[in-house]
Amino acid sequence: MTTDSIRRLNAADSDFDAQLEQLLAWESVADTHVETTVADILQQVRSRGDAAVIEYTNRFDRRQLNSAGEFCLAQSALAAALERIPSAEREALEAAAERVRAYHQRQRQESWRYEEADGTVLGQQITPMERVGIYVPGGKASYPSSVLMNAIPAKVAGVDCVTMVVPAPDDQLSDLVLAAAAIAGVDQLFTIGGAQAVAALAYGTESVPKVDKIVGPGNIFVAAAKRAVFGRVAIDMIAGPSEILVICDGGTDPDWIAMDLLSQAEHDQQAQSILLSPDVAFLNAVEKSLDRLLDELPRREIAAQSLAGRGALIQVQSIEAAIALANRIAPEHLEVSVEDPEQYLAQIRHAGAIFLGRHTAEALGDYCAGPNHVLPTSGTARFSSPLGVYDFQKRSSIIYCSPAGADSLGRVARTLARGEGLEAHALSAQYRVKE
Ligand SMILES: NC(=O)c1ccc[n+]([C@@H]2O[C@H](COP(=O)([O-])OP(=O)(O)OC[C@H]3O[C@@H](n4cnc5c(N)ncnc54)[C@H](O)[C@@H]3O)[C@@H](O)[C@H]2O)c1
Ligand SMILES: N[C@H](CO)Cc1c[nH]c[nH+]1
Ligand SMILES: [Zn+2]
Repeated sequence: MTTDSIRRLNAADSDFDAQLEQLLAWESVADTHVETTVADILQQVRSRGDAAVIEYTNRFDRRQLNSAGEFCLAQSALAAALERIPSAEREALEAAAERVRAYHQRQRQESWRYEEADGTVLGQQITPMERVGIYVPGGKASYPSSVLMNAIPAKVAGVDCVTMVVPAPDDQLSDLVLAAAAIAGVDQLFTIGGAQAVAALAYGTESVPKVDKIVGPGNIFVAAAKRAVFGRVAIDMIAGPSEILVICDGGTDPDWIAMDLLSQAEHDQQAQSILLSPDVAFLNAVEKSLDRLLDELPRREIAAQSLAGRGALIQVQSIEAAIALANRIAPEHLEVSVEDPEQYLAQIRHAGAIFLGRHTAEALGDYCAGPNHVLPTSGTARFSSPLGVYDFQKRSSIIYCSPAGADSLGRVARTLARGEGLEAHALSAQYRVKE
């Protein structure tokens, strides 16, 4: 990579809005080729079940499966992987799991009710979902951390059965992924991925039970499949490629910021890394650091393509202007690497996760700080939130009318029902009124 391969922009330029629009565009799930491929896969799995899952898995993940039994893993395989991994890795997974669990336990919503003077009781009952499918990506990299981030909130919510799918390209599946599944308490694990795995979870097959909700990140085929099955099952969100937006006042080590940008760039060619700073000398220094540090990375080709295609170093007037721009972009991850970051927190409206201070590397949140790393991307942080326990809990309204309560409510209801021309409603209410 060379110094001119990351875009340099200035927010004061007259054509900045057009440049920004171009920067934020990406090959989305609405791509027609992806949509038709996925529609075909969904239809085949729906009608032919396991046979179609096997066919697509062999084709896309380069496997030689002959029967569904070969993609169903026994619990003993998870436990064995947990025993096999080095103790340092087991301890790290357990430490991360503990922190993720502790954070998510605070998100549990409780049922509530209140009683009125006439004895009428109103409330909301919280119940966990029964069956949830978690998608753990595995095409270009392996993500034990995503196992924890998806499965632990489901378990904290009290989901009865957590079914995990993860692709095993070329028959390879990391022991860490299996060990993480054991630690998180995954109930069933199938080594399948892509749209065929989403279809299996949504429709059910001979081997894969149908679930109520599918959560978890994945590539465009996974995202398009989730979007297509939404309605038949619930989904968490349509997550796109990973993103980071850093705001820096110029006072942080440029190598730290460069590596924070690279940390998301190494996920995917389509990942997005953006730096906003009012300090031009600092932007220059980060550009130099990027060049030098990139060469140290095993995944430098992916990171270089991501930075060249979707990265940007943007000069802004001030930190306040940077925050206004960040709110327009609504990034998945926002790092506020400035002096006294707390003072800006109230101005931040749209970001999946906000990392405050020079020491708070986004990578710490990816693994073990505690909050979830499954976050809204591509501007959807304007209207959606991190994956959490609330994604696995449902609410039912509770209504109990005492005789006195039914009498007073019945008078209101019969009048409104007659206004709507619904006489059966009016009479149903009327029968409870003591005239
Ligand atoms: N937001 C998060 O929390 C988070 C966490 C980890 C990873 N990610 C993102 O998830 C994504 C993971 O993508 P990935 O590709 O590594 O793994 P993946 O598991 O999402 O996709 C792999 C699957 O894609 C399917 N596929 C590949 N090429 C295909 C084709 N031509 N036609 C049909 N299907 C095809 C295959 O079935 C394969 O099993 C990356 O963008 C990464 O940045 C996000
Ligand atoms: N940054 C990713 C979410 O965008 C999560 C992750 C997993 N492993 C490393 N990073
Ligand atoms: Zn990451």
